[in-house]
Amino acid sequence: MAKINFGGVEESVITREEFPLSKAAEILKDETIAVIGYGVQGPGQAMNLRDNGFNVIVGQRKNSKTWDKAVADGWVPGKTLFEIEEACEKGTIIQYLLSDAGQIALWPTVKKHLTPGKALYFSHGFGITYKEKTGIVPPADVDVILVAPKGSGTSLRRMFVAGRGLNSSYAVFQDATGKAKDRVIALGIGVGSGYLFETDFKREVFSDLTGERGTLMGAIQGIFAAQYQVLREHGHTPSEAFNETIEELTQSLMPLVAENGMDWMYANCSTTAQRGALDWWKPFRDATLPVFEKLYSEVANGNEAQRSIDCNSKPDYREGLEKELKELRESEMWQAGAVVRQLRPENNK
Ligand SMILES: NC(=O)c1ccc[n+]([C@@H]2O[C@H](COP(=O)([O-])OP(=O)(O)OC[C@H]3O[C@@H](n4cnc5c(N)ncnc54)[C@H](O)[C@@H]3O)[C@@H](O)[C@H]2O)c1
Ligand SMILES: CC(C)(O)[C@@H](O)C(=O)O
Ligand SMILES: [Mg+2]
Ligand SMILES: [Mg+2]
Repeated sequence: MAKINFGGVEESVITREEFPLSKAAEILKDETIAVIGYGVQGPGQAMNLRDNGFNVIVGQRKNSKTWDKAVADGWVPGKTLFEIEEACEKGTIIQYLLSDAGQIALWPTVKKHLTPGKALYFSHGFGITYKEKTGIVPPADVDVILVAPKGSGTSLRRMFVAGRGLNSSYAVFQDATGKAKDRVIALGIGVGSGYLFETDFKREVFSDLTGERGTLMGAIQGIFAAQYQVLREHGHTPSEAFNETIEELTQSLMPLVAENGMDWMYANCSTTAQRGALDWWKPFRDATLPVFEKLYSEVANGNEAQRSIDCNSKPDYREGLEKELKELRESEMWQAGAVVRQLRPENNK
């Protein structure tokens, strides 16, 4: 395990150099990895494991769109694709990749097949950390482990195919066999992680829920909407407002941040822009800090988990989500965005 200094704090990290795929293959050579659920993470992790040469099967509800998607992705009914219960029975490692609410509903089925020595794998600390709400309490004689890719399952797959790797965190909650750590790291490498950093189930779920509600998804849409509104109210056109709020960020500036950090992106803008950005980032930080504090406390006290369970356990939760996504899609800002995307020369041949 490499010790790496992150801005003055030393952390343990597993790299592909010290833990190559051949080592992962040796550790998992006698295992059957059952990936349960074929939504977003399921396909990414299952296909990466398969392409890396592991023995993988998929468990998914028959007569569902995602069953058909699994077939289209090359999983063969009766050979590598099964009903959820049958896959749980066959798997020695059960990768529990149903939605977090779906995991509650299917828990009695999965638990039945957690015989001694098996491993139960999550990609989120949710089910275990909020066990009073989820009822997910694994038997003592199985390993309970986590690999949480830090990004969408879609990116996990795309980056793997492109020869890159998304970073993941990993954790061991319960080591019943003495092999849990080897198993979890081997699986983390197997699903295509670029490198793995250590966490525990609680820290994973608290940081993940905060991140996706905050800068990764919730806060960013909020700040986009606020700036777009101000520009529009002051007479700017939709194309100008969209370009100045989002298109320039995703197409020009964020790739520079990803490549070499914020100061480097700033350094590649005008001194006028640098002066303004250096003056204004602190007021934005100060304005949003109380919202982030409130968000973290709602995550830590379990309210966010409860809300997610309540909403996503409804039989018509998909329809409700689709309605809210449609509202976003049909807002003037994102309608302008659709037109701007079409005008990118690469989309407009
Ligand atoms: N989406 C991501 O990219 C991502 C990233 C990191 C971690 N995670 C975690 O990975 C896990 C899986 O997330 P996801 O986004 O891939 O899930 P998802 O919402 O796409 O759902 C996965 C599957 O669960 C099935 N499902 C839902 N409820 C069910 C029920 N009651 N019975 C049977 N099947 C049911 C769906 O049909 C789908 O095939 C979660 O713990 C999530 O927090 C997801
Ligand atoms: C992709 C994310 C946002 O990182 C993940 O946490 C999720 O829940 O989908
Ligand atoms: Mg998440
Ligand atoms: Mg996440």
